[in-house]
This record gives sequence, structure tokens and C-alpha cells, in this order.
Amino acid sequence: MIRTRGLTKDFVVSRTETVHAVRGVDLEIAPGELVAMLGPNGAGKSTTMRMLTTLVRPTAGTATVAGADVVAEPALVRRRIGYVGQGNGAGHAQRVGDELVVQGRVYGLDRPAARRRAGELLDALDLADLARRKVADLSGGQRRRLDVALGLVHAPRLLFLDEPSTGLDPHTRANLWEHVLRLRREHDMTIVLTTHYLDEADTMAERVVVVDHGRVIADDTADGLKRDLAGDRVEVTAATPDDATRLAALVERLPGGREVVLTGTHVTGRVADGPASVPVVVRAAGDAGLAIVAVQAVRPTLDDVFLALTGRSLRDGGPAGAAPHEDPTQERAAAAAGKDAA
Ligand SMILES: Nc1ncnc2c1ncn2[C@@H]1O[C@H](COP(=O)(O)OP(=O)(O)OP(=O)(O)O)[C@@H](O)[C@H]1O
Repeated sequence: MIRTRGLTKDFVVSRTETVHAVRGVDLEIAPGELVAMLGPNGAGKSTTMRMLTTLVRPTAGTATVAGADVVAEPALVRRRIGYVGQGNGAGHAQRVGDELVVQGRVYGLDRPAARRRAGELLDALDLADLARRKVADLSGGQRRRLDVALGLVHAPRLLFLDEPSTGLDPHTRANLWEHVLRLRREHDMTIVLTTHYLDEADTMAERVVVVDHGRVIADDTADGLKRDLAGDRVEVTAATPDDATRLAALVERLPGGREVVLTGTHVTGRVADGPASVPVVVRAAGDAGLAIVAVQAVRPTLDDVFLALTGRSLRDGGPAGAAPHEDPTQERAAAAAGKDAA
């Protein structure tokens, strides 16, 4: 459904500054997949999506989307895909139902067909009671559902969602996802989304593409990423520091035991299988006469994966996961050349 080779975007911001937003991305997405692109602010997720949706022309590389080339056949790509961008697409003064009919007309449906399609989408996204409301009067979650409906007017088989749930409360996010996932099941859609929400990528997506500084740095199922790049841990709290020292040695001897850290009465270490390690630790501690206050298995999160890959946390620097580090994609080119790059 999507195939990119060396997809690249440089933004020439000024004579002295070029932003290397996307650097040689190779992606292969099969029909029916639900793929999340995850990464910190400025990683290049939106730019990649905007190239795939023909909104931004690549500087280099190729991309075939829904069977058409994004540079040579942009109109064909647009007809075959749905795109829900970060901003709200709907006109604020319009009524919800009219907005959907107009969108259907834009995609070439005649008026009765556009009305019929608008009715279907209003039902599918739970907007039927709001059809006569002005777009400006909708809540954030209702507005986002309308955005998704607008992206689906022409029944695309491939849907792009750029941060579909940013700014929505957890209940509204869950509701939006319920609708999107049902539509996906019913229409066998391929979905590519970008998100800042680690839990969303973890639970919704079947595949997670981790992007950082314009490059794909990992691409697997969430479970695969966690297993290969982060791994389970076991955490044990002992009654005394002496017992903790001996427990640390015990954790080290567990299958896959490594990276054991002892802090006072607290021991944590990487193990092959966290849950399976818990009864083993309890039994071995009992046999050795060591007192345990608490023991638990800790499964890794996608943030642990990102940390293992980059040494940085996606959670740093605010709710959107912005890392407050310097952005090395913003490279200052030498001013000497005195002319804009191509
Ligand atoms: N039109 C543009 N002109 C110049 N620089 C741009 C433009 N669009 C994006 N950039 C820069 O390209 C880099 C990648 O931006 P992009 O929006 O793709 O990141 P992102 O991963 O989607 O971030 P976010 O999660 O914040 O949306 C950033 O450094 C950004 O400032």
C-alpha cells in the first residue's frame, strides 16, 4: 500500500539554514496494516506524512502510495487516500451536515450521493444529532470526529491521521478510537497515524515506526520493540540493606539477569521474563532466609524502548513528549556559498 525509498525532505529556511526534516526513509506498509509513527517533536513524522499525502514535495527519494507515485501522479494519490491533518479541516460557520455534503461534492459525488454518504458518516461517527450544529459550536472530540468523517467521504482504502487525538481527554480519545477502529474493521482500511501518545501507539497500532531526527530508528510490533530493545525488569525491596545485597546477587543469577542496580534496600535488574521471575525470587529468598518487603515484575513501555535507542525519554520536556534538547536537524550550512540550496 505504501513503499518509500530514500524519502528525504530538506527545508531551505534561509541562505544559511537548511532543516533536514526527513533523511532517507524506507518504508513498506502492506494493505490492512495499522501503523503508528512515533517520535518526539520535530522528528519528521508530519513531514513524512505530508510527503505521502502529496502536500509536500520530496527533495529526494521515491514514494508509491495506493499504487500511485506521489510526485508523478499526485491527483491519483489524493483520490485514493483520506487525510486528517492536525488542524481542523471544517469551516467554522458551516453546519456539520452541509460540510460533509460539500466535501462529497468536492470529491465528485452528485448531490443525492453526497447527501447519502454524509448521512452514513454522520451515523458511523455518532454525529447524526449534531448535523444541524455549526462546526464552531462542536466540542474538541466532536470536531475531531467530524475531521475523520471528512477524511472518509470518498471511502478511501488508506487513511492518514496526523495526531488524531492530541488535546482530547482520555475518554474522548477512547471514543474516537472506537469509531476509527470499527470503520477500519468494516471497510478493511489501512491506517497510518502519527502520535505523541505512547499508550496509544502501544495499544492501537499493530506496528510502531519510531522516528527520530528524520530517520526511522526502529520498526516492529510494540511487543517486538519492547522485547528486543528494552526487556523485562524485576524490582525487589528487601527488609535490610544486607538482604538487598544478597538479593541483588540472586537477581543476577536469574535467566537473562543483568544490569542489576542496588540502591539501599531496593534492587532492580533486567531479566528474560519478569512475571516468571517473581515466584523464583520469592522461593529462592525464602530458602536463603532473606526477608522480602515487595517484589514485582516491570514490563517495559515504548518510552523505555526510545530511551534504549536514543538515551532520551519521549516524556521529557512536556506533555507532548518534546525533548528539550538541541535539534540537530537544524544544521546551519556555511554561509560562504551565498546561494540557496536546491
Ligand atoms: N515548512 C517548513 N519549513 C521549515 N521547516 C519545517 C517546515 N515544516 C517542518 N519543518 C521542520 O522540520 C522538522 C520536522 O518537522 P515535523 O513537523 O515533520 O516533525 P514532527 O515529528 O511531525 O513533529 P511534531 O510531533 O511536533 O508534529 C522540524 O525541525 C520542523 O521545524
